[in-house]
Amino acid sequence: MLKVDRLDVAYGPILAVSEVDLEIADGEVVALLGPSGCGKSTLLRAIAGLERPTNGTISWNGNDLAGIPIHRRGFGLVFQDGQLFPHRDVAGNVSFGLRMRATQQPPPTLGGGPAASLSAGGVEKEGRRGGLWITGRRGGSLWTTAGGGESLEAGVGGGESPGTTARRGKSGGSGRGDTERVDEMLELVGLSGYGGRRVTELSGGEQQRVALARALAPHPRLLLLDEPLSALDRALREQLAIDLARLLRESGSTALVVTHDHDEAFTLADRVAVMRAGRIVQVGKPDEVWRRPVDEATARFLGCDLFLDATAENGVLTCEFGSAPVPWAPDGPLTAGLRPAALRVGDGPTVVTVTARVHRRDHVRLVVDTGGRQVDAVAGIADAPEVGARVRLVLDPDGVAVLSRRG
Ligand SMILES: Nc1ncnc2c1ncn2[C@@H]1O[C@H](COP(=O)(O)OP(=O)(O)OP(=O)(O)O)[C@@H](O)[C@H]1O
Repeated sequence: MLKVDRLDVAYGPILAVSEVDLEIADGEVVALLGPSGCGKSTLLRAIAGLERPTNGTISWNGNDLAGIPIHRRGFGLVFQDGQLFPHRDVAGNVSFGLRMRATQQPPPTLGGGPAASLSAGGVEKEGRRGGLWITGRRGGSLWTTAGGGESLEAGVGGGESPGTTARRGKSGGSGRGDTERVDEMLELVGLSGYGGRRVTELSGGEQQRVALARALAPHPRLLLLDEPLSALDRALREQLAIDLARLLRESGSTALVVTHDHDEAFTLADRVAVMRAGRIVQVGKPDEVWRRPVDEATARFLGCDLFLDATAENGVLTCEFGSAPVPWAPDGPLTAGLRPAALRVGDGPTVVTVTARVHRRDHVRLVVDTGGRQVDAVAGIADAPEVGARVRLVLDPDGVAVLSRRG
C-alpha cells in the first residue's frame, strides 16, 4: 500500500504540492485529476523519486521511501510519449525492464567520472514532461528509468541519442522466461505477434501499448502513469482508455494515473483524487465525485457552468427549470450545478429562445436566452431547433451535480 502523508514539494518559492495526503490500496487504481499546473505531475514524480519532498513522507507498506532511489522503488513509469528505445524492436523494449531488474545494478558510471545521481536533487529532466530520459547535471549523461523503475541505459554527452547509448548488464538476448513474459505482455496489450516490429514503425497508440507492456513486464508493485494517453487523438484515446482500464484490472495492478481529462479518470479509476493549486480537494469514487463535487470550483472543473438554488425532497430535485429525480440529492435546500446536458429541449415548464447552436458528435449544443441570461442546453441532432426558435427545456438528472447551499 502506498501512503502519502502531509506531502509538500517546492520548486524554489513555488509550492507545487501542498499538504497532500493520499493512500492507494493494493490492486487499486487511483486517478489524479486536475487542471493544468495544479501539481499532478509533481506529486507523481515525487512518488517515483524524481522530486524530493520538502515536507511529509511517502511510504510503501509502512516503509519510508525517503532516500530510496528511483531504481530501487520497484515502481513502473509510463509517460505521455517519447519513451521507447527506437533502436530496439518491440520485444527488445518490453524485455528491457526485465533484464535490468534481474541485474539489480545501480546506475552506471560513465565518461570517466561519477555520473549524475538518480537521487531527487541530482537529476534534471529533459523537457518539463521528462519522458523517461533524464539528463544528469554532470557530463550530460542520459538516464532512463523505464520498465519497473530500474535503471536502464545511460549515454555520454548531453545531445547523444538513445541509439548510441552505453549499456550495462547482459546486453544479449533475453532468457526463456523473459521471452514468455514478453509474449504474455504483448498479448495483454493486444499486440501479439508484434515482437519483431520496429517501434518507429508503430502508430502512436501501438507505441503506448508497448510502453505499458514494458512497464508491466517486471511486475511493478506500483504503476505510475503520467498522462499516458494525452498524446493520442480523441477516438484512439477513448478506445485505449477502455483497454487500459481492462488491462489494469486483469493484471491486478496498483496504479496512480495522472490526467486532466475527467472521462479518462472516470474510465480508469476506482477512486478519483481531484487536485487544485497543489492540494487534493476531494477523493472519492468516480460517481460520488461527479455527482457531489465538494465545492463550486471542483464542480466547474467537472463541467458544471450554471449554479442555481434548488431544493430536494425524497430524491426529487426542484429548481427554476422544473423537477427531476436526483437520488443523490439530500433533502433540503442546496445548490444544483448544471452541466450543459442537464438542460434538454423537451416539454418542461421553461420557454427560452435559441441564440446559438453548434453540432457535436452525437448532439447539438445550444445557447439559449432565458430572459436576459444565456445558458447552455442540448438537443438531439435530428430535431435540433434553429437559432431564433422558441423552445421548452426539460431538466435531465444525468447532467446535475449537487452541492451544499452557498452562503
Ligand atoms: N521543474 C520545475 N521548476 C519550477 N517550477 C515547476 C517545475 N515543474 C513544475 N513547476 C511548477 O509547479 C506547478 C505544478 O506543475 P505540475 O507539472 O506538477 O502540474 P500539472 O498539474 O502536472 O500540470 P499539467 O497538467 O499542465 O502537466 C506549476 O506551477 C509549474 O509551473
